[in-house]
Amino acid sequence: MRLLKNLTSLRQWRNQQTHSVALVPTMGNLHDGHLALVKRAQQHADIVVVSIFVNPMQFGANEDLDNYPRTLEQDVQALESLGVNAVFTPQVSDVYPRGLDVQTRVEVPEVGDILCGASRPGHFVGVATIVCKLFNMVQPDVAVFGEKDFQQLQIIRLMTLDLSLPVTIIGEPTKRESSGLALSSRNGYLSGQQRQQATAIYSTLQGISKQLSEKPNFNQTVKWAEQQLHDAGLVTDYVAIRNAEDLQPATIQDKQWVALVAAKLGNTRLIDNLTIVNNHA
Ligand SMILES: Nc1ncnc2c1ncn2[C@@H]1O[C@H](COP(=O)(O)OP(=O)(O)OP(=O)(O)O)[C@@H](O)[C@H]1O
Ligand SMILES: CC(C)(CO)[C@@H](O)C(=O)[O-]
Ligand code: BAL
Repeated sequence: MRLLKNLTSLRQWRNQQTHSVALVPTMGNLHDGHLALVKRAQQHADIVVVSIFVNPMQFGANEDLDNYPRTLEQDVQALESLGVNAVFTPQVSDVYPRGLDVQTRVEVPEVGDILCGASRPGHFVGVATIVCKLFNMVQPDVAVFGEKDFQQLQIIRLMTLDLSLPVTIIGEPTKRESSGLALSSRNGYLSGQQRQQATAIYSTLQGISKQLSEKPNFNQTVKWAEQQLHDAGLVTDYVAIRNAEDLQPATIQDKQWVALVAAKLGNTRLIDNLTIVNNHA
């Protein structure tokens, strides 16, 4: 496995590749969710590159950029044993040579401004910009992202379409603990008790799915879900039921809905979602 620590070495390596290339962008601290993305990438291309970069542009001023878990040595070992071909670990100065303030930005309007985009202003501009740059740096044929970050995946699909980027985007289903809790690097911030409380997120999503398949009343179900999360000791950022295709408010005509939750336990903000087929349409 090649360790590519800067853009120059990445470009040299990339120029030598003659087979299809898949990219799995990550911020490191890898868990089985990330490894599932790698395995999916291996099914779609001959060569797999994983990028590990904690992107300062997508963190708000009061967020966890400094504390974000960095476990490069273990990450590299895990990727090596999966047979990954290359790991790209650029420095901030390599990615943003002119500094963040004057960096050219990529913005996906509307879908980038709602839900997590409303709670984390500027977040999706940071995500779209770094993903666009990673595509230009790595020049992959295919890139794999997790459905756990459902809104992020939609935004990346739209950016790729709008900018005519020659990359096929693949979404991988969310990997969960046996408790239902979605795997996330930020779960490492949770105490034992908080980890138990956090299981309310998935059980609430399942409850939403059950209610909607019986009798779709979006407002009533959202209120019920907010109460469930509150009772478990979580502070809800949002609970939303949306059209799974465009993330607009759900209607009874939609083919598929997605229920999305963002909630805090102490300082830790967790997100999760569940898609629900509309059996009433
Ligand atoms: N449980 C999961 N199942 C499938 N994919 C996942 C899971 N968690 C993260 N991913 C995907 O892995 C990629 C890299 O995500 P990232 O490195 O931010 O990990 P994370 O665990 O989501 O961390 P965070 O705590 O920042 O949310 C993204 O495409 C993300 O959607
Ligand atoms: C896609 C990504 C690697 C861009 O920094 C990040 O947002 C993430 O880890 O989901
Ligand atoms: N997985 C999403 C990256 C972030 O929260 O910044």
